[in-house]
Amino acid sequence: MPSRKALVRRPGPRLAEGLVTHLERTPVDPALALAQWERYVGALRAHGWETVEVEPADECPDGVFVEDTVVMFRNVALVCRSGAPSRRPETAAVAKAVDRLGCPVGRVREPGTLDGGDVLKIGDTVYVGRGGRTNAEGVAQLRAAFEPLGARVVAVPVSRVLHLKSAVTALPDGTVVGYGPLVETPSLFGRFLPVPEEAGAHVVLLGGGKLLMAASAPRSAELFADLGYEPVVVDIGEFEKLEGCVTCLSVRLRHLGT
Ligand SMILES: NC(=O)NCCC[C@H](N)C(=O)O
Repeated sequence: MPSRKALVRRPGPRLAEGLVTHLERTPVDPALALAQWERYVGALRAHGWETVEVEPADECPDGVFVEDTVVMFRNVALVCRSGAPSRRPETAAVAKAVDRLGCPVGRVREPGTLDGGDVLKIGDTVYVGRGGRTNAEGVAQLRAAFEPLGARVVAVPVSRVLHLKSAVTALPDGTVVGYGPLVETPSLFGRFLPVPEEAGAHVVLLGGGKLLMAASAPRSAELFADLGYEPVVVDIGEFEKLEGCVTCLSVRLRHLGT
């Protein structure tokens, strides 16, 4: 029976100072961000996910984007080393959390850099974005960590967006979804479905055909509903101002105890 736990991390007091790379900075409302985060966590719980809060990293503005700190393959954790130095102190408590959950833990080592947002898993295929946050050495270390476990690692050039998963994610049937103008190499993916909005490229699979999505992508939600899926919509507008999306606010752990 797959486990249904998800790591999350509460937004810290310096959230508004979070990094922005491909967007112009606009002011973030911390109280609204906290309320949005609570509703996001509530949506995970309402759909059967037990959320595990990682200890806060209050000195790190981007700590809430917990997805970037660790990559799971089956029950094995690879703790990341971000291409953004300000994000590196986020990982210590995450490593502790996955260790406490019984996962074998590896680490990306210098000079490698890897952000979890650059890693998209579809079955045993692990796509990894080589871009601003993940370098060639990080890709090589990801291969070394997961290929012996049966992963097929496919590297994807990323330059138009922050992370691979800012451009593409996948539906439960493995179809890759992305906003055309931001996807450099759709031919690398087996099946590619273009969506009408940038945020429509971001889905978190909640199980049973349910897709957690941002409220900023209503036409993509309609498209997915028309394909027989059930969008579960949350407003994450304050996190979108910092280039965050629904995927980056949690790490789902589906293979604990295996
Ligand atoms: N996986 C993600 O989509 N992470 C978003 C990270 C946003 C944060 N402001 C950053 O630039 O690192």
